[in-house]
Parts: sequence; structure tokens; C-alpha cells
Amino acid sequence: MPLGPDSTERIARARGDLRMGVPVVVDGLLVAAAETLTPARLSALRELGPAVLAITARRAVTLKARPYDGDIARLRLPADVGPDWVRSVAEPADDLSHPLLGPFVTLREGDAAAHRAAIGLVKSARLLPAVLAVEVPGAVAFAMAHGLTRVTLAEAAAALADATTLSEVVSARVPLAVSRATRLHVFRPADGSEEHYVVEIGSPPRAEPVLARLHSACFTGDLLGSLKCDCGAQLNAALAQMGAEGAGVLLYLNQEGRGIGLANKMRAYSLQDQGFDTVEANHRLGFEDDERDFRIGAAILREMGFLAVRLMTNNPAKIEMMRANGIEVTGRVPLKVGHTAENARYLATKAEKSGHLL
Ligand SMILES: Nc1nc2c(ncn2[C@@H]2O[C@H](COP(=O)(O)OP(=O)(O)OP(=O)(O)O)[C@@H](O)[C@H]2O)c(=O)[nH]1
Ligand SMILES: [Zn+2]
Repeated sequence: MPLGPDSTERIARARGDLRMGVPVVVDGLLVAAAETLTPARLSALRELGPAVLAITARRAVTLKARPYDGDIARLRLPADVGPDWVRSVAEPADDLSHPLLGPFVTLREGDAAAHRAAIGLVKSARLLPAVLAVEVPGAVAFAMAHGLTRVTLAEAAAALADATTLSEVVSARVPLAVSRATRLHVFRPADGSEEHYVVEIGSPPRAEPVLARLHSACFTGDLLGSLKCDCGAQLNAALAQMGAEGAGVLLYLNQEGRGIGLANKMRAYSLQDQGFDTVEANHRLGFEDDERDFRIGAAILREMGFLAVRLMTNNPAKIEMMRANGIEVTGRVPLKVGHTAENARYLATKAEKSGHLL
């Protein structure tokens, strides 16, 4: 067996490099995450040729730049701009106080596939979805000469499409106030991304529909009891009902901020303080409303032997995703808790724009 990293391992390495500000090579393109780009690296990249800043169409719309590539846009990097410009295109914090003056020149010609894959990689690294990119001839030799991680387009596409191979690392008894008969299971994805947890209460029979909740991590709500959302109250209510019924599984999925990560969620919160709602804030940052991959939840349930659930949720999209991924949903158990004055607008927006049932 070869000692060097295979394609999955190189993708995981690329994610780590991008977070650290180290450029990586995607096919024939040298890319660096806008968020972690240093002035020195920007200069070094510029010396290699004309650079473009690739952003999502969501962000392009906010900046009034034309997304000729459909879901993304490639902005030509003007000759006289520095790291501040790159950051301002990527990061909407100052959109209102210091609007960036266009016009932005977006490319129509050429292929955007590697740029798109690179944006997928930085999203999976939980960074702002924007990358600086320069084409490099002889990419394989170039990557080798500079000690850079290189992935092909096919490898990046395959890795981003399959995030659902997970295996259980360990489980142990953790007595909870809601039930002493509780075990915590830790699941580790094969792609090197964050681990997910399952709280199993009692010994739910595998052949019957199990009372289940797919809970997305919310540091602010779950741990701090933030009044800005209903997550902490939903977490506690779900565990309490499982304890009362004597059986259930709560999947604690590390998809903080609907899959954009805590740093980006806090950026979204700042935008909400400027008057944007939860969906608009995600879009201004360049994300979709919901970047979660619910196939992970279905994969964990299957791995544990559960094929049918009574799902505790107010989100019809979760039910659809479970069904689309081979988990039967025999019923929905509503979670009507945690309504506060501070989250009234948030919950109303979710009902209006994301189809949540109140
Ligand atoms: N991006 C973003 N994420 C948020 C915001 N508020 C809460 N979250 C995250 O949203 C996720 C919870 O999703 P919700 O939409 O509340 O609920 P749901 O899980 O889709 O549906 P339910 O099963 O009914 O709770 C958690 O990961 C939170 O961290 C916000 O304003 N912006
Ligand atoms: Zn929350």
C-alpha cells in the first residue's frame, strides 16, 4: 500500500491548507481562500499571471456584478487593488457603511469548473465562499516544486458529492437527567470533516420507527441559551420527550449555522443587526439559505440500523431529505418551544421563506 495520501486525504489536506492561507492547486488553477489571503501571498500570486476573484452568484448579486457562470462569478482583479479590496468583495460587513464601487469586470470566456470546485472546497472549510485564482501551466510540476497540495477536478467533485461515509469510533454510557439509560456514540466521517454525535436513549428496537431528532449544532443556542433562536429549547425538549418515552435517538450534527460554521454564522448575525433577515444575511455572505447536507443524518441512522423514524421537527425539508435518502418517516412530532420576543422575526422568516411549520 502506498504511503502517500490518496485523493480523499489530499482533499482533507487542501481544506486545512486553505484555512491556513496556503494556496492549493485545483486542476490547472492555483487558488487561495480570500478570507485567509495575506498581502505577501497576494503579491506572489499576482506575479504568476492575471488573477481573478471567484465568488458565488449570491454574493455577485449583492455587489451588482454579473454572474456569467451561472452559480458563480469570476471578477477580474484590478491592477491597483490590494488585500483590502479582496476582503471587501468577499466579506459583506461594510457593504452598507463603505460600499465597494464597481463596475466589476466579470469574465464570460473560459471554463469556470475549477473555480467552482475551489469555492466548494472553501465552503467545506467553513470559510467565506470566495477564492483568488491564477492559472498555472504545468500544474503538477508547479505544485510539486512549491510543496503545494494538488487535487484534480474529478477528485474534488467526487469528494464534495460523497460526504456520507462514516463509521462509529466509540460509544459509552452517559447518564443524563432525562434518562439514566443513555449512550453517546461518536461517528467519524471518512473525509476528515467534523465528527457527529448520537445520543441514544434506552434501547430502541431497530425494527420499529424510532423517535428521532436531527439536531444541527448551535453553539449560541444549545450551550449559551441564546434567545435569538429556538435551538437550545428544542434540544432540551427533544431529549426530555425521549426520556419520558424511554427511547429515542438524537443526532447532534456538527453543521453549525445551517452548515456555514460559527464564524460565518456570527457574520450573519452582524448583518442581521444591520437589518437583514436570516435568509438575506446568508445570501449577502454568498451562501444558500441552508448549506446542510442531511444525507449525513440518514447515513448515521442506517449505520445504527434504523430505517424508520418519527421525526421531531418543524422543517418539512428534513422530512423530504430523509425520505429521499431511504429513511421512512412514519410521522412528524412538532417541537413548539423556545419562542421569545428576540426570535419572533427569525421564526417568522423561517416560516415565510423556508417553509417551516410554526
Ligand atoms: N446561518 C444561520 N444559521 C442559523 C441562524 N440561526 C440559527 N442558525 C442555525 O440553524 C440551525 C438550526 O436550524 P433551524 O432552521 O433552526 O431548524 P431546523 O433544524 O432546520 O428545523 P427543526 O428540526 O424544526 O429545528 C443550527 O445549525 C443553528 O446554528 C442564522 O441566523 N443564520
Ligand atoms: Zn440556534
